[in-house]
Amino acid sequence: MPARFTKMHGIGNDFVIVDWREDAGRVPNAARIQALADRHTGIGFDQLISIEPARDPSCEFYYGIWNADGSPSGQCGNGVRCVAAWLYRDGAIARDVPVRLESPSGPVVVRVLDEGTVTVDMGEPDFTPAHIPLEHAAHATYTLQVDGEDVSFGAVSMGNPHGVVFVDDVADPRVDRLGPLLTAHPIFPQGANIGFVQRVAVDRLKLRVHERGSGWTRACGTGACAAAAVAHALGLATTDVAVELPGGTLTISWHGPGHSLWMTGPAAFAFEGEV
Ligand SMILES: N[C@@H](CCC[C@H](N)C(=O)O)C(=O)O
Repeated sequence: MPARFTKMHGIGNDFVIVDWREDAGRVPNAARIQALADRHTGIGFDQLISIEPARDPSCEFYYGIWNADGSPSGQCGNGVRCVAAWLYRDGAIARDVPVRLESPSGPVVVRVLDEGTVTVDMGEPDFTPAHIPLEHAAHATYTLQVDGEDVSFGAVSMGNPHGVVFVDDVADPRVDRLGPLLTAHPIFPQGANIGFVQRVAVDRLKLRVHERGSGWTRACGTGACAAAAVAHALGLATTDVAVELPGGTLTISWHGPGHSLWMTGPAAFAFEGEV
């Protein structure tokens, strides 16, 4: 049976979006996802995202997230903006109206600002080690021996696990080496998305993210949220921060503990297809 899909991206973090509103609860086969994600012999994407009826009656729709290696995730910041833009184009949601969507890790609230810009209440960053999960007692930062060197990082859950490492230069080859090692480090029992942050100014961060299940991506929305949250918690960033990723810039706003974190950025359509 052919299946229709929409190819979208959020500042270069690319997705295949499938409409399963009539076909909820499907669990896609990991080998099939890997084949479709292949950039030479498949469609090519960082994540597969489904749009389904909400399980939580307080939400309008549910979205499922799978990485290019077929593993599921609890959250996707760039992906949820694309889901909102897709639903808006479909006529299912209106512009400038807050809409609750259900992710695998719980509800978020999206608001379509215009055709290509979406703002999202991503909820409160969660620094509790057991919730990330991270196998360590709670600290502001953690230090690990990785490949013969001490690496310090902050850790937070944005509905998915993140480690955040501050570096002098995101282009340093050390970053390329450490990304995959930290993603798979046993201190993160479910793996983690690892962001490398260069502090350009108190309100501007440069970021590269090695994503769990997808490798280096042009952008990671939850990674930008995690970087801004850790920087803010350590007193290194202001409430409103521009996070520059290889594919573009996201705006993150967080007033600290007890508050939701907001992410604003683009969502773009690439093409429609059928497999
Ligand atoms: N690209 C995403 C994050 C996707 C999921 C992640 N790789 C994980 O396994 O948690 C984003 O924009 O947040």
